[in-house]
Amino acid sequence: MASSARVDLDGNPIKPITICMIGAGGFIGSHLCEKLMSETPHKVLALDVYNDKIKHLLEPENAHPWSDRIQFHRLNIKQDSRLEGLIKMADLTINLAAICTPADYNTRPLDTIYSNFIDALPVVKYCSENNKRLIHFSTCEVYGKTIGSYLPKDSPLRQDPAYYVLKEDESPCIFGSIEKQRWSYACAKQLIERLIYAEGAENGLEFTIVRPFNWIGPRMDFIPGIDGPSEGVPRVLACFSNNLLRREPLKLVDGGQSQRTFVYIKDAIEAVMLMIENPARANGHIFNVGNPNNEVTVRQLGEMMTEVYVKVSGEPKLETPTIDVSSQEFYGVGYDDSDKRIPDMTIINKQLGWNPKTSLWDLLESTLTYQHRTYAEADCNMESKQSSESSKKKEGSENESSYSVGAIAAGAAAGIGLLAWGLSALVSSAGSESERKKKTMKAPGKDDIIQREEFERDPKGYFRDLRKN
Ligand SMILES: NC(=O)c1ccc[n+]([C@@H]2O[C@H](COP(=O)([O-])OP(=O)(O)OC[C@H]3O[C@@H](n4cnc5c(N)ncnc54)[C@H](O)[C@@H]3O)[C@@H](O)[C@H]2O)c1
Ligand SMILES: O=c1ccn([C@@H]2O[C@H](COP(=O)(O)OP(=O)(O)O[C@H]3OC[C@](O)(CO)[C@H]3O)[C@@H](O)[C@H]2O)c(=O)[nH]1
Repeated sequence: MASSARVDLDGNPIKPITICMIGAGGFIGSHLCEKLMSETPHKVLALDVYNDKIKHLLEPENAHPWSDRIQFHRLNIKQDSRLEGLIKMADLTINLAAICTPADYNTRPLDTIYSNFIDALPVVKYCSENNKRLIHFSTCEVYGKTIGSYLPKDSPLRQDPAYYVLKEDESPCIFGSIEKQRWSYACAKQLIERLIYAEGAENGLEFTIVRPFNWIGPRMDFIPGIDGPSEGVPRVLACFSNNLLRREPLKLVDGGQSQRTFVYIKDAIEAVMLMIENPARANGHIFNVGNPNNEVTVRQLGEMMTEVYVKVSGEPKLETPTIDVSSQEFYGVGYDDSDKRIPDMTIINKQLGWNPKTSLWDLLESTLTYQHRTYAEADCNMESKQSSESSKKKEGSENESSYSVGAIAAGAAAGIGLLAWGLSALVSSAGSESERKKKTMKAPGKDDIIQREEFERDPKGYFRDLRKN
């Protein structure tokens, strides 16, 4: 639905542009591509190592009206001479490429630092040298821990927002010691932010830096053993979804006391669209993008996801819905955590007039409906167990329509994933309690160990290569 009458926030007509999107095949990239294709006339050069999550936008047999506006280039920005040419062909580059799952920060710190700093260097350089605008994805993790977390536990100052609200132009970046390798990611992101800022100051690079605060929604990460490696540890939304789908207790790391604010991916994508289409208001700025009204402890998140999942799946709650695990046991040595993340919204409000809309309950309902349908269906595909009753229930869901195309693609991928991994661990919504109990993970065999070694060399790549074959 590309309209020629579209105007920016200042009432000027928006000219169609070409965007070089690096990391377009990931969670945020897939939603951004979807939005750009369905609602704007812009062109996208989509760069990634993988394209599973945007396949539904690329397949010519779907004869989309946007087929000539999106082009996928399979490349690794670490080593590809095509990168500069593609940046030159575009008006704007958006860099999303990164290793950004906390389980990797302390276990693969070198890959994490290279991915988030070294690999981003040529992107910044080519944009600067060719006078191309850059929107770079950083993270809320650059703030690290709050000042308040260093106060005595009973200090009344801990309740004062000045000690915990995170402001782009004022808050310090507070990381743990070097042996707490968790901070390898935040530190690399901070340094690339400083480099981009300096390119702006010294060489006139037109840039915008985005600091996402826990954006969540459909297609985030993977379900271990289904469309990702069994030993992989995704971000919390996918970890808890996995537990719910398997009818296992949710694991609360160090008691689930850390606090997060979660924003719905669709709300957050609106903010990115405003940045893309209002360069005069976005250039030179760093933007927090989050929802300060959706704050919960991780324990509360787990409890809410459990309630929502009961509603969307029709399955009863477990007797023991959560269990506590230590961070050392869950993530290994060197893990540390951000205590609390509330974004200050002054700058994004003033520059772009953006506000998040969706409540945590609503976004979880829509996301878990997607997870349940996508992955329960994957299980049914393999075991041919889908009951007509559960099909009817799925067809009736209002939330599904907006994700129908992506869900079908993801569902198919999940089905292939199940076959590839030889696991039947997921609980079908159609299965009886006794059937559920039978469907447990098999113990790792020789093949699993070889798979694990390959996975450890390149966790995301391993599974996805397997799917390609
Ligand atoms: N999702 C969030 O809430 C969140 C929060 C903070 C920061 N971020 C940042 O936003 C960006 C996107 O995050 P996401 O959640 O979509 O992650 P994601 O892992 O789903 O997407 C990243 C994509 O980049 C690709 N990629 C990685 N290295 C590459 C390389 N060398 N060459 C080509 N492609 C490569 C991956 O294949 C993947 O598809 C990241 O920079 C991340 O640090 C996201
Ligand atoms: O099974 C689990 C998994 C995680 N936790 C705890 O949940 C908190 C949030 O974890 P997660 O979503 O994995 O990641 P973070 O919020 O810590 O970090 C991300 O924030 C932004 C980004 O930059 C990119 O998305 C990334 O670094 C945390 O406290 C875990 O310990 C759990 O209890 N159980």
